[in-house]
Amino acid sequence: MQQQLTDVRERMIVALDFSSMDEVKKCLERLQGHIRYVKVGMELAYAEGPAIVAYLKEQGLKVFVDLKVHDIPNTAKGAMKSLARLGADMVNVHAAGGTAMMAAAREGLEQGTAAGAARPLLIGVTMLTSTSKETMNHEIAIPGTVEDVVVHYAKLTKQAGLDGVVASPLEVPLIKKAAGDSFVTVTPGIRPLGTDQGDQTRITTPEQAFRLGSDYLVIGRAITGASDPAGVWQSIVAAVEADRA
Ligand SMILES: O=C(O)c1cc(=O)[nH]c(=O)n1[C@@H]1O[C@H](COP(=O)(O)O)[C@@H](O)[C@H]1O
Repeated sequence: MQQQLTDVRERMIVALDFSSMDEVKKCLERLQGHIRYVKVGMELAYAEGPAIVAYLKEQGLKVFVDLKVHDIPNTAKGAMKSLARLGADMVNVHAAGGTAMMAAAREGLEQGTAAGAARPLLIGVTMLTSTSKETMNHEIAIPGTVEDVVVHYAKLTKQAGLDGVVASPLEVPLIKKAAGDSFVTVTPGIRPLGTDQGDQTRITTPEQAFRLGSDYLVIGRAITGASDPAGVWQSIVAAVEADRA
């Protein structure tokens, strides 16, 4: 997907992996005027509850509520109905829950979305970006290559009527080939050059991720853990811009 630079900022989602509103406020102060889209994961959602989403929306930010729902279809449907009421822009489920669960999740999301409001994007998580081929084959007991499994999950996700998947940028070209260019790819595992890989295994730089066709990048610690988060943000935008020039 060909993107304008203005889009780049809208397509970089900062993961607010904090455990309190205070930490979130401090982080947002330092990134004010730069970021447009944030992610609320389990750590923050479990600590602060639904009010955190309302707060972030009041700040004019788009919000990805990342709770990775994975349950029986009826429960997933109910969870999505409740999530839709929070006013999130994007939510997700585990594709490994299967097509019945994913279709039920979509139904719940549609039922919970207020009349006239846009339904949040519903995204299926494929194979976590922290998972290596070795772990997938020998611990989780799924044979084959990570790429094949991710593409399989992407096809299931599309079949169930979802909008896209979470995967590593490394798999984006194969996902787009299998599911089409408009099928949304949300990609964590982003590591600007020189940053610590930590627990992620399938990583790329932000420039590589956009070059591979990622629609949204999810970036956490490289920005939020930096001594100058706004500086890192600006250097990422500049690197992407230079890469496209
Ligand atoms: O669904 C996600 O957002 C997600 C899926 C995945 O496969 N890998 C992954 O890292 N994430 C999330 O993306 C963020 C990545 O954070 P950093 O590794 O700090 O950049 C974290 O909030 C993860 O929960």
